[in-house]
Amino acid sequence: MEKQSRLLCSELCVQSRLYEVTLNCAILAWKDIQIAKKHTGRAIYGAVKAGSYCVPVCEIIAVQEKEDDSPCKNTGKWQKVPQSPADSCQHAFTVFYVERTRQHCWWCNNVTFHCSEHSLCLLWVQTIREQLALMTNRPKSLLVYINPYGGKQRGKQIYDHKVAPIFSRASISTDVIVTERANHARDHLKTEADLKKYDGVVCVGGDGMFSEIMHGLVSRMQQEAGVDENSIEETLMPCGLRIGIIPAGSTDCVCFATVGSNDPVTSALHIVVGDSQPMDICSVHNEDRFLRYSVSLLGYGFYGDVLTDSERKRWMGPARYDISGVKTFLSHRYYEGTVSFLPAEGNLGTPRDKMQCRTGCSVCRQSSSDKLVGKNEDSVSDAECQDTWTVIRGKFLAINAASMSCACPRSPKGLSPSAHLADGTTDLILVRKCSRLDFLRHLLRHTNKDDQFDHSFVEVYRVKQFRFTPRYQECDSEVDLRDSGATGKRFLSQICREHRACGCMPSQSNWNCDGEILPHTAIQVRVHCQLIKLFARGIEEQQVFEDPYTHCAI
Ligand SMILES: Nc1ncnc2c1ncn2[C@@H]1O[C@H](COP(=O)(O)OP(=O)(O)OP(=O)(O)O)[C@@H](O)[C@H]1O
Ligand SMILES: CCCCCCCCCCCCC/C=C/[C@@H](O)[C@H](CO)NC(C)=O
Ligand SMILES: [Ca+2]
Repeated sequence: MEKQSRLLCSELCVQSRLYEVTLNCAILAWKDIQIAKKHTGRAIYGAVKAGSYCVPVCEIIAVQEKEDDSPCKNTGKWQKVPQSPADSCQHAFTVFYVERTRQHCWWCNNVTFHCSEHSLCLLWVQTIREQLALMTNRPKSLLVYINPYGGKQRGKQIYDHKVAPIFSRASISTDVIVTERANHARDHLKTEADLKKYDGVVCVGGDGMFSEIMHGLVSRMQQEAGVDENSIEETLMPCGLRIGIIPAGSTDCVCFATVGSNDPVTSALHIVVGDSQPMDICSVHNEDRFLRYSVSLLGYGFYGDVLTDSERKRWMGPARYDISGVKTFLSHRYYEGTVSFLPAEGNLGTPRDKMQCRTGCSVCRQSSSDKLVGKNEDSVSDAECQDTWTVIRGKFLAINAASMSCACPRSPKGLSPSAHLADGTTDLILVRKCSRLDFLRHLLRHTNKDDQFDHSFVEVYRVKQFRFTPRYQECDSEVDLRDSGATGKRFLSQICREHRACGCMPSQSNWNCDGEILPHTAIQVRVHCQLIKLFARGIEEQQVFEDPYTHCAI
């Protein structure tokens, strides 16, 4: 790495020890002068060499001059005779910075540097502030929506106690709206909010609340650009404003899969440092009608039934999903229909490779460059060429489309561990009718490290578009029940006879669309590559890079 030129270098005190403190435009580093003279020491966490510490400037949250609390200042009564350099350091400033703890969690640590001269103290504060001001990706003004009823109903408390102090420390101004009803945030964003005032929108809640914010912003963008959302053929307009998610819901899968943890402080810090993670969005249509957008899971059969049942148990909080999960598993219902899809082409990998989407993912980067040259926007008319579509008919326990891994605390690797956040595809997982025991084996693999696709009754495809038609709708199109009178009745009684014979209940499931129930079962889905951006950076790998100058992990 190129050596950066120093902006400042001074001898300052930290906790009564003298350090050589240096600042360049990338790194703030401080080295214990006595230890450095004595030995090199072995590397320990947080200190790259014993007594040497550093922080990338892009991870500094704020710097503040500290009120001097030493007894000798301004009293004029007694003066301690300086015995060590630290004793004469009466002026101080504190640097607040990001520190990584366990499991992708961040927290805000701080270090206070003491100097002998007030002017030196001011110079440090001013120079660090100047460097922070150069980071134009950082938000200055945010619009915050809090769902007070999501998850364990702690959204307001989480925001007030854990997030607001961090925003305030980072001098971010906020307008906060506590929602008063479902869809309050969506409607406000869609029609009223003065979005020019803000650098981003923050959602405090779960996946359902995030979905509201995303719908409000995406629909607002399309309205302003004159794009008809009802047409599946339209190329949608990407959103400029980034969305931050402070997890306060029941599953919080969008947050977990884009940050790596469901920790409100971590999310707040990703917002403060101005991270940006592009993300795909699926549009879901029924005929020529737009239904919804989805970013995480579109699930028919098992996950549709779990959601339908769990909505009646909202009062239970997050536990409702476990109760409904067991109940749905025991009911062991399967559904018939036809799935057709347009497979993804090119270097987009497969759902069974081990190329997990991580910070700076090369697959997503490639999709971003392809998007810029208009390469990955397959026009719907190309896609209409039926030869390229794969058609599968069958009886399914579950049909899941995972546009991201869908990792969450219940399923740490997610429903599709190798799905990408921003590659313009979704992983279509078909679980065919099988025994209860086999289905249980498959479900349990969502919670452990084994390959959940390694079963004869599971197929998985990486796709750009797909459609689903439930069996009865297929029959409807063969025999129009509305105007065929006696023929229609004959057809219905035939279905009933068939199902009496096999003993199963002919039925349809619902689609679970990011935790919301869709009103239609026949749907057409198209992935729109990188339509929105989050204040996130994807899941970080363990840090492996080291700055050869400071030996600082960067
Ligand atoms: N003030 C409100 N009163 C009632 N419902 C609300 C309010 N604000 C938002 N909602 C709705 O509450 C629903 C659930 O919220 P949220 O997603 O925050 O929590 P959750 O469902 O417990 O978590 P998850 O979606 O992660 O499983 C959302 O669909 C949202 O539209
Ligand atoms: C009988 C054993 C059942 C074990 C099932 C474990 C699998 C849990 C996987 C959780 C699904 C994560 C997908 C996320 C979906 C969200 O969009 C949605 C809204 O928050 N959550 C749910 C549960 O539908
Ligand atoms: Ca994707």
